[in-house]
Amino acid sequence: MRRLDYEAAIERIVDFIRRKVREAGVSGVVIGISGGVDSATTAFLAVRALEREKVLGLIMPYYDNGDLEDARLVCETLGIECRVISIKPIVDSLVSQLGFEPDRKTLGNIMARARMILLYAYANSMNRLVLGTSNRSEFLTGYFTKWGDGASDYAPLINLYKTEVWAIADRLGVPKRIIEKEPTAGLWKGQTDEDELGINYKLLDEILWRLIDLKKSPEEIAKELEIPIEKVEHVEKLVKTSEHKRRLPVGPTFDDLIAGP
Ligand SMILES: Nc1ncnc2c1ncn2[C@@H]1O[C@H](COP(=O)(O)OP(=O)(O)OC[C@H]2O[C@@H]([n+]3cccc(C(=O)O)c3)[C@H](O)[C@@H]2O)[C@@H](O)[C@H]1O
Ligand SMILES: Nc1ncnc2c1ncn2[C@@H]1O[C@H](COP(=O)(O)OP(=O)(O)OP(=O)(O)O)[C@@H](O)[C@H]1O
Ligand SMILES: [Mg+2]
Repeated sequence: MRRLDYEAAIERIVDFIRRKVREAGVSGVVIGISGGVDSATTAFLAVRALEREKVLGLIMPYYDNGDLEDARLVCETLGIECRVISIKPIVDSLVSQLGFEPDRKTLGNIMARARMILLYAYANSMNRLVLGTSNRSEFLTGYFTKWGDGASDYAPLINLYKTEVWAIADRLGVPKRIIEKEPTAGLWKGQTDEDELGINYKLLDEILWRLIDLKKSPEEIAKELEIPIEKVEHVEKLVKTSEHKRRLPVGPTFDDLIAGP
């Protein structure tokens, strides 16, 4: 894996958050706190960059499980203000009006988008920015809900692979319990990132780094990592099919149809 200077990376992200808040002329940031490592790390970085009064955590459970406790632990460790808003009545009410029974992925995406609506309601009314929590592994594989958890004003971790987020979390003092938790989107019971992605993060990151950053061929990567080429092709497919999630919507252009003023 690439060798990153973690301390320097932390400083760069902290400077970035501080500068973006200053440039936007806002009074702080809002972050969705799930109890997972990505949102915890983002919150720890935000507190380093700003005064803790300028960081608001929104805990937005759908299910009643242990994640709520972990999310509270993040807020308490940092001493930031946290609000708990259940998205269950919001999501259930929305679903009751759909006119069909959504499958679990569709339902999960509704949850992610409901959280986005709440984060922006707070950002609007408090004159704050929404900090996203996406990392490079999720971003490149499209492992996020388009316009849901993928939507934010700035995403401090977007250029760090998941394995690098873990390393940084440890240096920042994120509670061990949260770092050691199995990554999950928490959209349905028993869901885990690695099951759904079909590969573990350590290998995924090794492949992505070679494929995207070093622009190596799948054959070269399979040989170097001593893995079946199908594994690399699987990752390559995830990247290709999610291209639409990494850009704003596009439409046809008309430059060649313009005869003159
Ligand atoms: N080629 C294309 N060009 C332009 N747009 C295209 C398209 N193909 C699909 N689309 C659009 O994209 C939609 C599908 O994208 P989307 O709605 O995002 O849905 P989708 O990618 O199917 O599902 C989201 C995935 O992200 C995972 N997730 C979600 C939230 C959080 C986390 C986490 O890590 O915490 C993970 C979730 O478990 C699931 O596997 C389609 O319904 C269509 O509207
Ligand atoms: N219950 C929740 N309350 C508030 N925000 C949430 C909740 N669930 C998800 N989110 C938001 O969606 C983001 C995406 O979830 P994701 O699972 O990728 O990150 P994570 O939970 O922080 O870390 P991990 O991937 O290790 O579980 C979270 O970081 C958080 O900002
Ligand atoms: Mg999670």
